[in-house]
Amino acid sequence: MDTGNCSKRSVTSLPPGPSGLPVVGSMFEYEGPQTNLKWTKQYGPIYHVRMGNRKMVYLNTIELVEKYMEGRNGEQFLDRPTGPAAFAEGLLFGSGDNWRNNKRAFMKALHTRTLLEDAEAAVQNELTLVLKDLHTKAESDGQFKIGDILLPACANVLSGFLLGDSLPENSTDREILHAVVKNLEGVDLTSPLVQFSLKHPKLCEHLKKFAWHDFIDIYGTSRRLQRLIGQWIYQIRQGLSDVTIDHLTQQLNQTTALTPNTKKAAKPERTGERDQRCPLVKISAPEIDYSDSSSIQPHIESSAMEITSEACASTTKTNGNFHRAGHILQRQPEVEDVAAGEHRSFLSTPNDLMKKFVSCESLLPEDDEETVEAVESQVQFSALGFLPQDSAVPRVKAVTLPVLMPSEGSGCDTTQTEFQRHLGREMSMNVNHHSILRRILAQPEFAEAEGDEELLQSLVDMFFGGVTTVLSGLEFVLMYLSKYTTMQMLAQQEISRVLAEHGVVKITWSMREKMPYLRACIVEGLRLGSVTPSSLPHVASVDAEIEGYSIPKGTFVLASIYSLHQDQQEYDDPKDYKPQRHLDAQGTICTPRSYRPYGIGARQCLGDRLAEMELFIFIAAILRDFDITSPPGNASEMKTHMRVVHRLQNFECFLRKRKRKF
Ligand code: HEM
Repeated sequence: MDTGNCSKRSVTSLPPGPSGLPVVGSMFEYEGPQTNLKWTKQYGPIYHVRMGNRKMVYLNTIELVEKYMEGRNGEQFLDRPTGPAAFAEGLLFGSGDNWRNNKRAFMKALHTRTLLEDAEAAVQNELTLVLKDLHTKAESDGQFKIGDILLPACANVLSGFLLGDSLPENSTDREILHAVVKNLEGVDLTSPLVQFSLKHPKLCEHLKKFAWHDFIDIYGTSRRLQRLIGQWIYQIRQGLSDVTIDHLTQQLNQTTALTPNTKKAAKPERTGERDQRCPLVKISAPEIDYSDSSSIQPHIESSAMEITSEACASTTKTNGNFHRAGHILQRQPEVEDVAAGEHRSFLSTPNDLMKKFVSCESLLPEDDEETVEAVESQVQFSALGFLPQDSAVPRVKAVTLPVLMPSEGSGCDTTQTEFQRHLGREMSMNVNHHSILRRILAQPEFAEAEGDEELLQSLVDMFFGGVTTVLSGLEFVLMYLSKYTTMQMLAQQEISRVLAEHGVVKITWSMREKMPYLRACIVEGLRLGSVTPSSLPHVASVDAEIEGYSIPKGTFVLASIYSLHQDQQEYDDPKDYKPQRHLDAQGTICTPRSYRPYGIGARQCLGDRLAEMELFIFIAAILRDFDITSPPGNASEMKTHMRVVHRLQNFECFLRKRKRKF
């Protein structure tokens, strides 16, 4: 390995590098990731820079990075400096045992069979809203900043992923979260003034009066996020004690004898007479295998169709009202728009069906109280059978449960077990029983309230690390595709072909293997964009040595991801956008070992899989629905800046609705 002029020497001083100015060092010389390339040319693949009083050593080849930041050598460089506005060590900026405990607990919580499903549910939920907004923008025919729509969506995906369900639209929690990420987006961590304000928060409190508030809001942002997450934790901990799975099972066994028109009844009488139950329950198919989603699917579809007419026929009093409600349900735009084959994808999970009901509710005529009341009582009735009356769970969420509930006398003894096996997760998800956050809370590291500071900081870190990164990745990929329209067209053709093969319109994570070209476009966008141009700082926890240079304890050691991604030995014309370079002769995706957007070794990104899924599903769905263009100019002329992450400075685009050819 050629590591420049520095190998095989006796341990000497720090590696060479720019000498910088007194006090500030090279702070004002750094102009973004291309400065790393400039310094590499000048000083070799290992160089040393002083930023203020911090000594930073950059490793600029994959060989050096693998040798010193992974495996045994890497253990000397696992610590981090104190984080900006941190109130505990947490995940991003934790060191030593605290970080180890936090990371182990989070990894265990994320190591679940349903991780991908949970993540996908969160992404798909947000995608629906994103597309709605983008369609509106496309109709207005103007140029707009797509990041304004994608930023809150990225935050919502993360909250949905943690909570097991989206924060309701227009809810206060959602508003707070959006305000927090908007603030975060504006923070410029590279600014010396921000660095100063982080070091001297009290002093800056006074300087605030002189319009310094922009620089120091990161503390307030962090505190607001902390409070919001603290509430979620509180709610879940409360819920754990009074809503247990056993309790739900009991409720399941004692179904109520209410008629759909019993909304005003204070407490349901439990008679165990299943025949009198809500007609929705009767829509059943005991023969179906609940563990096999493909056999459930047609059942869900037919249930969805029958559901309203069955419900309508239930009582004479409310017959007309339900009938009208049924029409409204069936007239939902999604259902009407799609052809028969595509319908399947729309209702592919019980969760989809649930959403259908939720959106049905929002379509109910506000001025027709009787209809609204009839539908609500139906929905409420369905919920009452399964959830404790005082449950904080919104009633509409339980509405899917009866739909798949086999009826009495079906001859299927295992019905209930099967029901729970398949829908247990769905049901649990609604009360957050299996949400990732609930799993995190169940880890012994966080079981006691004393662990709450580390827990809270780690959760705050997920948002600090997992929102603007994904947003920036999305923007880079969309920017390149808007400039290279032939590549955009190739990706769109691939998407159309795969959807046509599946006979569906919905993009799912399971389709990724069949869309290697699109994935190559994403990989190439992340390579060139280098959202995090260097790893976060790894700190030497002992006096160490790298290729003959001494690295005193406390020195920051960073992998220059940007340099790895621009390595001329790995990539010909490294500055060019060439997705095909990541495809082998068989057209399969293959990335070189220097492709490391998510960092290195034990400190590697915790959210890489969620990020990959978000990028794939969001971009595929956007390209499915729209042609995207941006104002004239080369991709290389697009201005970027370093804030919390490396980001396009002002990416605006036009969308034109595509005609579906599948
Ligand atoms: C395109 C999107 C993303 C990119 C490019 C990215 C990149 C990175 C990088 C380079 C690191 C530092 C690795 C190192 O120091 O060696 C990191 C750490 C981290 N990321 Fe991400 N990330 C992304 C998305 C996410 C998401 C979605 C989450 C949350 C779900 C997340 C959570 C974290 C956390 C908690 C750490 C700290 C890990 C540790 O220090 O042990 N990231 N990420």
